[in-house]
Amino acid sequence: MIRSGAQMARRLSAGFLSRGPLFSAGAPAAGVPLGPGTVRTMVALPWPFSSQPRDFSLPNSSWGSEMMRLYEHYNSQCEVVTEAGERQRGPWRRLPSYNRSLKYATGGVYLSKLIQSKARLFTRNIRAPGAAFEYVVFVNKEEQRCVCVFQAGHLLEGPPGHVHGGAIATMIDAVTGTHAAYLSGPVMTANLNINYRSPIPLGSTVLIESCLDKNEGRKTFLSCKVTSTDGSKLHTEATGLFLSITVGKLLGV
Ligand SMILES: CCCCCCCCCC(=O)SCCNC(=O)CCNC(=O)[C@H](O)C(C)(C)COP(=O)(O)OP(=O)(O)OC[C@H]1O[C@@H](n2cnc3c(N)ncnc32)[C@H](O)[C@@H]1OP(=O)(O)O
Repeated sequence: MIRSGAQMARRLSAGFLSRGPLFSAGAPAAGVPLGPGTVRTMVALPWPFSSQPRDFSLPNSSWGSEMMRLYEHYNSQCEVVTEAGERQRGPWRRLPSYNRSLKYATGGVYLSKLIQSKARLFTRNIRAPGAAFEYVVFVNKEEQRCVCVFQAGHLLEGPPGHVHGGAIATMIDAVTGTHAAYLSGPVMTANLNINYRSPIPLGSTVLIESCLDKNEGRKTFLSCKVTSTDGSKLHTEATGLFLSITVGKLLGV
């Protein structure tokens, strides 16, 4: 059995750094090595009791035509077919998205003893499709760039008919935070600086792009733009500073 929070923190940290469990589109790990030669199964319970996380980054019936078009555009570049007919990984990668990332990162009933069992990722906690944050994030490792296709639902209203500034900030934090974690492992937002340039119509689909500006020791600096899908209108621009942390700090161990 897992004996201490520190042990769990080390495992989580390894998961982050390998970018396996958090960012893998495959099934969550079924076993966690506990020491030489021992593996304890954490989620390999017999059906129907096994936990099947829902990947919120996959299309659902609420996605409009523009959301679908852009999803297909980037998703089609996640895999390319060579002249010889072989399938190869393309320049983009879709990041799966769960409402309890840490739980699914280790597949753990054990982790829920350390983290509140009712906790849910803020942007994924409204289950009604299309009501709030519908989004999918793609990363381009070579270009150190990240793109999010975001459809803003009716529960995100701020000014009448338009998206709330806090919801926009939330999405900027989520996208740049995900990008920083992809590049640098476990991080926390230290600073976000946001300029709102033009309002985003409620229900519309926009692009959120995050680019790496620089890495300096524990600091990852990113910049971010929210634009209309054809790029002609700038809605929001931001910069973010993310600091690498140890997972032990998050868990207080
Ligand atoms: C897979 C799912 C992905 C979901 C993505 C969601 C992403 C969401 C991310 C978040 O929302 S995180 C939640 C919001 N952030 C916080 O609550 C963070 C609160 N602040 C802290 O916990 C600490 O201040 C922090 C970890 C950010 C830094 O504390 P540390 O003790 O690790 O660092 P320290 O204060 O020693 O500073 C280290 C360096 O960073 C600099 N620094 C720290 N905070 C800064 C700041 N705010 N602005 C500029 N520089 C800053 C600091 O000056 C120093 O520079 P030097 O090394 O050059 O001297």
